[in-house]
Amino acid sequence: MFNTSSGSASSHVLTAYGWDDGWADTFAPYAAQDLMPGRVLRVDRGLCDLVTPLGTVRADTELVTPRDPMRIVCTGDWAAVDAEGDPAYVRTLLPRRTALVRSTSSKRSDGQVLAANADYAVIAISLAAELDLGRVERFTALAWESGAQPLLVLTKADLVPDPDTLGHLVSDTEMAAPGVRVLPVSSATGEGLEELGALLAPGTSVLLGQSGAGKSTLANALVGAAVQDVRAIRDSDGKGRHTTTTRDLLPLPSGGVLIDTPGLRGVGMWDAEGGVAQAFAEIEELAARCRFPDCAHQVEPGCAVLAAIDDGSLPERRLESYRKLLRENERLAARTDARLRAEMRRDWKQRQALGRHMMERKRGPMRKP
Ligand SMILES: Nc1nc2c(ncn2[C@@H]2O[C@H](COP(=O)(O)OP(=O)(O)OP(=O)(O)O)[C@@H](O)[C@H]2O)c(=O)[nH]1
Ligand SMILES: [Zn+2]
Repeated sequence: MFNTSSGSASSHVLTAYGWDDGWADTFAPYAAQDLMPGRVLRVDRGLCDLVTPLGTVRADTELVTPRDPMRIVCTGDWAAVDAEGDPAYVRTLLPRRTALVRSTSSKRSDGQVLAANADYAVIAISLAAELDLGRVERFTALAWESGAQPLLVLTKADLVPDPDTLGHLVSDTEMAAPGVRVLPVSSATGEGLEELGALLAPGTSVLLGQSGAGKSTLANALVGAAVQDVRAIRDSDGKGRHTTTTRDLLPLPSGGVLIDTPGLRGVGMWDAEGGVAQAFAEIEELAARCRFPDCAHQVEPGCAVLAAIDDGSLPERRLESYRKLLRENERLAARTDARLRAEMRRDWKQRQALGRHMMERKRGPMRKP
């Protein structure tokens, strides 16, 4: 039996993979059933690899395969594993603290979970091209929606050698993402990497951003030699040759783990109303002070949003961007089954509450000013 309740989580071999007292508590009933805790490293058709106290275990996911795509096993999930049999079986998934979801491109408006239980959503925005604040906002909304704390990294900072220019790019990005830390980094020169590593320890981070933003290069730089090792092992046992897209979960040398997702080309919103509200927190705060509760911030007298635009404290671009993302979200929501949406909203609220609780237990620098 796997005695996870004796001793603190810090002595547990899964600690390097994000195991903590909270997971130990949630897992306790399963430990009593002789099941083993494990974290999903990657998912294959009907199978997944999990890291467990016995090392990496390949397990069948048949027993936990639901009809709802939102509940399919994904990288970062914590599970109770029955490792006695051959094959091993995933018996239960522990409730997710956070879930990064995107809409699939299929006509049926299904969500797809890209990563579970990330504490930080690291958004890579490349400085190689002109800064696209709309993209910053879209990714930030998606990140907030997941329940994870967003963190914006401006990649390829070596391409902007002038400190003043870089400073302006950072402050423009900060304006587009209130409450989010913005950090310029360069995988080429190593700038910002140590600071980023320190910010991400000891939690779980998921890396997202446009194709070509420099995510893989950044992941390699953060993980260092460890990534090469993992890849080499997978190739030698033949497991590296999956044709399906899988996400990897890798421990960072500075502490914490990193989930690397494949490029998110044209990120679709997925019922991200809450995320949009958080991404535009200053507009929501202003709107609460409009004279009319149903103010559309168009022509209404006593509109605090329009007043802020007039006095220059709110860029008009922000309001347009906010409206655009809300409209997009509404269109998507209209295509989505009402029952599923209600369920997701409930899940989301629970995750938000949990996420807040987790963040409060963390140290200062990631907090909102
Ligand atoms: N100058 C410079 N180029 C970089 C840096 N990081 C990455 N690049 C280059 O940017 C290109 C894209 O980098 P990737 O790491 O493959 O980007 P990605 O986000 O993983 O792309 P996808 O895998 O398509 O999602 C490559 O040609 C890299 O060499 C950097 O810090 N500085
Ligand atoms: Zn108004």
